[in-house]
Amino acid sequence: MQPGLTYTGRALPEAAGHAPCPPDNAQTSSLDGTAPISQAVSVDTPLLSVEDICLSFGGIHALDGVSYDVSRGEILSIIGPNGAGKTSMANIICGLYKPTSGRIAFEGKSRTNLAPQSVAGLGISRTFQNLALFRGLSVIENILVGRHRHMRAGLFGGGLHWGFSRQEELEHRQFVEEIITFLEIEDIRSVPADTLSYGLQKRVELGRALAAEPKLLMLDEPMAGMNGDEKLEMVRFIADANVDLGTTIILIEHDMSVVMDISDHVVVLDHGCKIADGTAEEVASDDSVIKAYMGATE
Ligand SMILES: Nc1ncnc2c1ncn2[C@@H]1O[C@H](COP(=O)(O)OP(=O)(O)OP(=O)(O)O)[C@@H](O)[C@H]1O
Repeated sequence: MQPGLTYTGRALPEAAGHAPCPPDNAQTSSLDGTAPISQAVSVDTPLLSVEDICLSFGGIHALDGVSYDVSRGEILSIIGPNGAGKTSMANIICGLYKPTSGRIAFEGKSRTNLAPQSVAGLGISRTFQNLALFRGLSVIENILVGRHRHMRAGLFGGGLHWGFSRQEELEHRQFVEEIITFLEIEDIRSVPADTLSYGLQKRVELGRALAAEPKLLMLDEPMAGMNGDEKLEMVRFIADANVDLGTTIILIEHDMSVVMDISDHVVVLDHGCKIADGTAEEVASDDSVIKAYMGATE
């Protein structure tokens, strides 16, 4: 970890009216402008390609021409000071926001402007910054909700226990039990999720996202608000999900020691622009990254 990169959480000024982003010279893929996404399909096709994405809210440029690729099997961290555009990027990938311009491709096919349920159907899951569990439902039931894209009859067609066959229900419950074992939460499987500690609730959220068997898992600040031990455990489960389950992961995270530890690839945003794209070591020594973080602590 670079001492100069320690993040203090102080907000930067609004992105409105910031200078245009400099040209993106960090592109390594077919998205360097020489080939459109639709012609880029091959065995080396990235799992996700983000090309020249812009997003404006009135006069605020939340994202300004951001491009990067996510390779299969990697952990990509998206970092940047407050207001850099990280959550906006996650919201675009999962279909909650529509980009003002630019393209998204998943597995080589153009997927810009899909609705969130269609994005989930492709195999993209996410967790949110704030806890988003179903109050009153047990740990098992909350994780079972994550199976909905695999349920033939739909989860809420008639309630959690209706609408799909006994055999299908057994298969889903068995899969959920495997997730519960993987996350070491066997002892609390029947406990109402909202009565658990914050760290355990975040782990259940991870379980619900993993229950979807995602090809791409987006984790938006999964360690925010956790104590040191909870963070260590969460890092271990994220790394295991990547290695043992083969899940490609996009991690949005402020804790630079975690980012340095766990990431194969780091994209740095600042004021809606991509300012660096490379390995953790490369971005940590990048002058523009150091300047952006120094600016955030001044
Ligand atoms: N729904 C919205 N309406 C208006 N402005 C928005 C909206 N969502 C984001 N913004 C603005 O877009 C910019 C980027 O915000 P975003 O939340 O994506 O940044 P971030 O990097 O995730 O920040 P943080 O680390 O604080 O979560 C900010 O200036 C923010 O105020």
